[in-house]
Amino acid sequence: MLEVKDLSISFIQYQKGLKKRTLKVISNLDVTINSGEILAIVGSSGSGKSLLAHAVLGVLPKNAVVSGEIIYKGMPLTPKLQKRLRGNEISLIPQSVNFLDPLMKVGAQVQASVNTGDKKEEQKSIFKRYSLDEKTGIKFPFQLSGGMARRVLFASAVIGGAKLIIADEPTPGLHPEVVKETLQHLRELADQGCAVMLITHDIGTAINVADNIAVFYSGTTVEVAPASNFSGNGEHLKHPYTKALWNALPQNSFIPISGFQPSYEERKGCFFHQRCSTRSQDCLSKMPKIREIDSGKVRCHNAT
Ligand SMILES: Nc1ncnc2c1ncn2[C@@H]1O[C@H](COP(=O)(O)OP(=O)(O)OP(=O)(O)O)[C@@H](O)[C@H]1O
Ligand code: NI
Repeated sequence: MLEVKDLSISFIQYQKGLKKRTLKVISNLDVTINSGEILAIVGSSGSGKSLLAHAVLGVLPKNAVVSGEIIYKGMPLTPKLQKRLRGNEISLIPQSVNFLDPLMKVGAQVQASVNTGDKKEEQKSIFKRYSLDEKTGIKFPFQLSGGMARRVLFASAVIGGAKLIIADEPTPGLHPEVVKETLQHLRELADQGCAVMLITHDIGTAINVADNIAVFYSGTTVEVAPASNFSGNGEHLKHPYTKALWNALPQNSFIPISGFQPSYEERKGCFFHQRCSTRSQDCLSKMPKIREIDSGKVRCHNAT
């Protein structure tokens, strides 16, 4: 359904005296999502997760320069196609319920996303699917509980016939019950044939619901692996950063990884080399290519 190949994104910034500088924030990023599949994207703050989502949706700021390929159902996802598909076939489930219009009743908001058929009937049926009773439609967003508001966001995102769903941190600060329900709804959508991109900080969440997990570091993909590889002592994981993330979880060794993601100036060779305990000479100067090993892909010179 979606294939992102060798994606790079830079921002052109103007400094004092008309001097320009180019900041490369995403480098050689690769991800693939099939229909029926949830791909979780995990990585620390600033690793490029949201920018990937914005690139797919076609909502990057004007000063962004993009290279590489984004392919949707075998076709290049051009700005024209993005505009046509955004909000119907390609849909965003936003992080915040602030995306709802505070001054409009939620039933009317959801109806506004209906493309075919009777808007009111379609809205009623989707509300039923998400266990929202009829009276919810005539409420304003501020009158809804957190869980109800999230269900309205789902209803709104899928009512236009979404095939590719991007959920950017859909469970921030939510009650555990609501988190569970939100993830179940994503799973249902995938089981019905959608391709789902789930962006999250929370690797524990990702493992429970996703089929595959892509790990981002400093604007690039370091590993893509089936969720089942995240188990035991992490012996099936290939990249030292992925292993470190796994070991940092409270249920594992709970050992945090020291250091920070490199600044733009420090990014060279393998972007992880500064923090890597298994680095070799190549890692200091050459960015590793992403390679297939066993059931996944890894960007590391020394992974076996
Ligand atoms: N308009 C912009 N101009 C310059 N740099 C930007 C711009 N937008 C994002 N960036 C940079 O790109 C990098 C990736 O940002 P992005 O929002 O994708 O991170 P993220 O992984 O989603 O982080 P978080 O988990 O905090 O949401 C960051 O370093 C950010 O500062
Ligand atoms: Ni983000």
